[in-house]
Amino acid sequence: MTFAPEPPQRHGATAGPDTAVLLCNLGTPDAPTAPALRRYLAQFLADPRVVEIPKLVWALILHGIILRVRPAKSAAKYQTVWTPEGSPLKVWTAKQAKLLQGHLGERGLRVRVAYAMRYGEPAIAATLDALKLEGVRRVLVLPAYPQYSGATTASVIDDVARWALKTRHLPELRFVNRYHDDAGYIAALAQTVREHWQREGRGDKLVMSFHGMPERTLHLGDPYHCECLKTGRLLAEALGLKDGEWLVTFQSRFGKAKWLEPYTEPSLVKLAKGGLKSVDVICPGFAVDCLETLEEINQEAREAFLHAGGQRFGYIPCLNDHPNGMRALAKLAERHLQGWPTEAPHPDTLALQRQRALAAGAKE
Ligand SMILES: C=CC1=C(C)c2cc3[nH]c(cc4nc(cc5[nH]c(cc1n2)c(C)c5CCC(=O)O)C(CCC(=O)O)=C4C)c(C)c3C=C
Ligand SMILES: [Fe+2]
Ligand SMILES: [Fe+2]
Repeated sequence: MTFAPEPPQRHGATAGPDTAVLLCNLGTPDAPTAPALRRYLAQFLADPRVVEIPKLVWALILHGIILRVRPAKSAAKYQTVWTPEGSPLKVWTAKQAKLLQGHLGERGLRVRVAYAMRYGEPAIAATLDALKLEGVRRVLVLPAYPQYSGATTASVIDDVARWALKTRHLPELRFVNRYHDDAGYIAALAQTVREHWQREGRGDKLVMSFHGMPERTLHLGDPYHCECLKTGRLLAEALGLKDGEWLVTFQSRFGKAKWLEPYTEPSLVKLAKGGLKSVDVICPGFAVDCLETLEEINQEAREAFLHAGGQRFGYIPCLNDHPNGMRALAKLAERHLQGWPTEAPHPDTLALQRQRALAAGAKE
């Protein structure tokens, strides 16, 4: 292993914070087009944390079939949710990072908040390099996944570790592994449900749809399934729901293997065929709205439920920029930052640092 020469780290040349929070989400294509989808899916689906089948077999299937067919189909779906600012996942994640910065500042924490994507841009490695150049010495990595899974949380940690392998002067690093049972997160979810009920009325059942995973990952020890069930139970408790008034389901099945059950869309169809007229659906595992919630749930699943005899489908948005959700995220980050020097320095200290930096040749 060789280390590339690194530019010297700045020491007090700027008054910028030397502790950072790096909010990491999954990533999304640059554009809702087949070529952009091919680039995105090629990187995403080549991650052995995401598809756990022998490398050679998977490479043949991925390049021989999937990357020939899926990009155009997925691009058409992305086009239905794309905004003038870009992909919802990226737009919301950028907004969350900005708001988190403000909330942490209000709590008296002097930290820099940045965001990065596991697949696509801004990449985790490039963002960590940029933070180092800004003088950051400590990084709290906050994967935007409430429930831990190998495919998501661990994959973010892999990416940070790959960057660390090539980096000479490492910052101190910490990771948030999960927040599926965090009291603030559960309370914020419950608040969005109550607000939805006030706005649009209350359905006969609350379906909580989480992203799926191959069932074998549960048997191999991945805690994801248990953490989704726990989030579901805590949310139902917070809302005072009785058994039968709520249901946890899993969406976004990929391929032919058995994934975690019950599957979301077939469950909604079964409920409608069984006489349920009105349903509310929330996706508590998604930190922000994205293709999987806006298209797969609010378009496809809605249509399937109504087609099967349902009469009202209420979609409850993800936490996105909800003030309660942002406060919960800030409190979570604050807890994980404990023990690191994050207090705002006294203005005299900043002035002194600036004088010293100027004396040492730094530019204004
Ligand atoms: C192939 C297997 C997949 C696994 C395992 C998987 C796990 C997983 N994914 C999320 C969150 C998101 N996934 C999103 C999109 C998406 N997911 C897969 C496949 C797997 N996901 C694909 C192929 C795609 C791309 C879209 C498509 O072609 O269908 C997204 C949305 C991204 C966006 O741009 O909006 C999110 C978010 C979790 C939480 C998870 C395991 C717990
Ligand atoms: Fe996914
Ligand atoms: Fe999907």
